[in-house]
Amino acid sequence: MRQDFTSLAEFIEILQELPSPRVSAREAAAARDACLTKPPGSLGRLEEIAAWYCGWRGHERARVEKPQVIVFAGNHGVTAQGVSAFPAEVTGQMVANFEAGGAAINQLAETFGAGLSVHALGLENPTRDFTQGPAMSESEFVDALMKGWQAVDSKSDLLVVGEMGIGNTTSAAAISLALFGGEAEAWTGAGTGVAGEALAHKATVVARGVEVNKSSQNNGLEALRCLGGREIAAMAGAMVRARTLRIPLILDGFICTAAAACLHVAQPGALDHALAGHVSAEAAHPKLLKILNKEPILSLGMRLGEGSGGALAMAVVKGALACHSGMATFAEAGVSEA
Ligand SMILES: Cc1cc2ncn([C@H]3O[C@H](COP(=O)(O)O)[C@@H](O)[C@H]3O)c2cc1C
Ligand SMILES: O=C(O)c1cccnc1
Repeated sequence: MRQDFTSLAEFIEILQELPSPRVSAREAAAARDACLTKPPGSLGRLEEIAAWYCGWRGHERARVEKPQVIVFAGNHGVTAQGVSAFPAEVTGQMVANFEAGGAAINQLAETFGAGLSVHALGLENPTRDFTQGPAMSESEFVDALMKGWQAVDSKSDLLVVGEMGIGNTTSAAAISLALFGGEAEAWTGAGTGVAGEALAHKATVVARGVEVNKSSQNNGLEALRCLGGREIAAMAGAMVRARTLRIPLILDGFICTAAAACLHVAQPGALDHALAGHVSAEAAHPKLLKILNKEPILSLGMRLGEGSGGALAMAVVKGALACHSGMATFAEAGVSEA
């Protein structure tokens, strides 16, 4: 299996050779669960999450000890079309806020003991407005994938990738339309708070982007290149790197899931190492999760991004593994079985 890539062709090769979980570790974890001091099934989905995690880590009694959150930021040429409630300079301003520790994701990463790194990807050089042509050239696209790939700490044992990029719910909607069809309106949501006529206009921009970039239709990596942004491509690069390292991944909201959807279309099963952290309030997120066959862990009406919903779900996964690996068995505790 390749451990690095320098071209799109090599990235595709990696996608075609993704590792699988260790079935023996997953089965041993399920067998251990059956001996723990609780009524069978009483930890609900935590039991399933623990066995899944143990399978990916290759250890029947794994724990989450070094979670990582990575936030990627990028600017979008499509903001020229007036698709966000906020101006494009907010992307860079929020990067400064992340660096100063003042954003929501700073608080959540700290609360749940995750390392946080922030990668601003050429903010002074926005992607091309995708209603005029592809957002990125192939070399820009490969560069962004690589930035994501390189940002993953090989020593981490749980990953959340998040994003900051004014205009990126328009990108995520266009990617979804290109990959899964239907009406642009059904994939287009409020983002930072677009409503009424502005929302209808946003949907026409989404439709035009897909019309102009015909090669993106039903093509995961072309959709990511033509309609994505640097931060969306970097999230995808990080997701694939995590898979090659057998690091379980938690998806965040609509934009993060759109990045995942590109990989899913490019290589079915590419997201087997991922759980959906939450379902966001962005209108089309539930539909995208259904297509990926991912049941969200949390549903809190959040619509922030930054990896925030994923970071909250980290606490659930950590809790699942703390119970699984820390609990006594009936025999150890001298508790009578049913
Ligand atoms: C202050 C602020 C902080 C944010 N943190 C995440 N987003 C979120 O909103 C943006 C997407 O929405 P749209 O497509 O409508 O521009 C992304 O940057 C996303 O991460 C933010 C947005 C704002 C304004
Ligand atoms: O679903 C998300 O992550 C989201 C929704 C709106 C704005 N930013 C992010």
